[in-house]
Amino acid sequence: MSDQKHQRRVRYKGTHPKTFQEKYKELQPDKYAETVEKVIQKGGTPAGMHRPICVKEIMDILHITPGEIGLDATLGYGGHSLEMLKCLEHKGHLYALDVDPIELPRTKERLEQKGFGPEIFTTKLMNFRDIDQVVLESGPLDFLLADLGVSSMQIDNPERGFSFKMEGPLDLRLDPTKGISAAKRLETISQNELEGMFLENADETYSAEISHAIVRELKKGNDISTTTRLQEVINDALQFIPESERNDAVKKSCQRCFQALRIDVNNEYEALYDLLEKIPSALVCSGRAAILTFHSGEDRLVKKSFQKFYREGVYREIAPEPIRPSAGERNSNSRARCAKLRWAVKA
Ligand SMILES: C[S@@+](CC[C@H](N)C(=O)[O-])C[C@H]1O[C@@H](n2cnc3c(N)ncnc32)[C@H](O)[C@@H]1O
Repeated sequence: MSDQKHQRRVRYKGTHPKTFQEKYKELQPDKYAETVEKVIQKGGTPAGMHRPICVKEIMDILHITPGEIGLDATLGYGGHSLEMLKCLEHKGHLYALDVDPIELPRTKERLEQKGFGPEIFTTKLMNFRDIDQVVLESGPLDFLLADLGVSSMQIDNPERGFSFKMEGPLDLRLDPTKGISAAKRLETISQNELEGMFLENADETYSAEISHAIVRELKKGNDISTTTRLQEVINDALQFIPESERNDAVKKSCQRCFQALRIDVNNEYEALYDLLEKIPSALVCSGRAAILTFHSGEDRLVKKSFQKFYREGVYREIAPEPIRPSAGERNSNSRARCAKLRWAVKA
């Protein structure tokens, strides 16, 4: 008999990736194009990627011609930037902003490898509410896009804490080096204020029950510092819902409460308000702006601002109604389902 110990084979996880890190094929889109294509065909977004939404609609609105100067206020994975850069045909300049210090350098490098270096493309780690500072360098803009919210890379990375579906720290910051995490925010906020936050930022149906449950847990000395812990507390708070409806209700409440917290810790409404106020003076005459929103609170702000400046004669034309992604895009990309696109042209 051999004295060699029998070694159990390590289970191969590659074909059934379970965690973000294990999705190694999707994370290297250039090397594993076939895997990435399969995920897209099934209506998903490959890990580490973001599929740009309403690309054709946005390009039709922005109507970019070579030699123009423009701004992508929300670079993300760079899908929209790439299309804009193609329209410029290496003449003019595209500036792009993002507040995310983790993803921005990756996107910059990816676009540089595609042939868009500093002569045509400048990225800045900057909040779009400071667009006036960009214009000091770029000069007035011919076109501008803001594709609001979070990217798929941010949502899919459990360490960022954006999704209740994966265990991770309850952070939710677009820039984890600034401000306070969502977990810390929960520790500092009163029940009343939390209830208001859930209502105002996400129209949460059970804002009173959930905010009570969160504050009660914290007062008992039980921390709520991970995504799944917050999900548990929400689940416990909604035990009064009939069992047949509970799972669905908990999922929707989790989605809304995470959204509300994200908007809060990133001051998203304040940043959007500042951007909207500054767009008119950032554009040249006949300059075009397009804004893609993902929930009613954001869309309301954009609509009100565009209408106000239109009435004042600052904008020559604005979108009469929001544009929705085509049925085909909504079916093939679940993240496109609630998108609304509005545009304005400066007088
Ligand atoms: C929906 S993604 C953009 C996706 C991008 N259009 C693409 O094609 O990949 C939104 C991005 O905007 C960034 N962002 C959100 N709020 C911002 C702000 N106030 N200033 C700058 N960037 C912001 C997020 O970090 C995220 O990367």
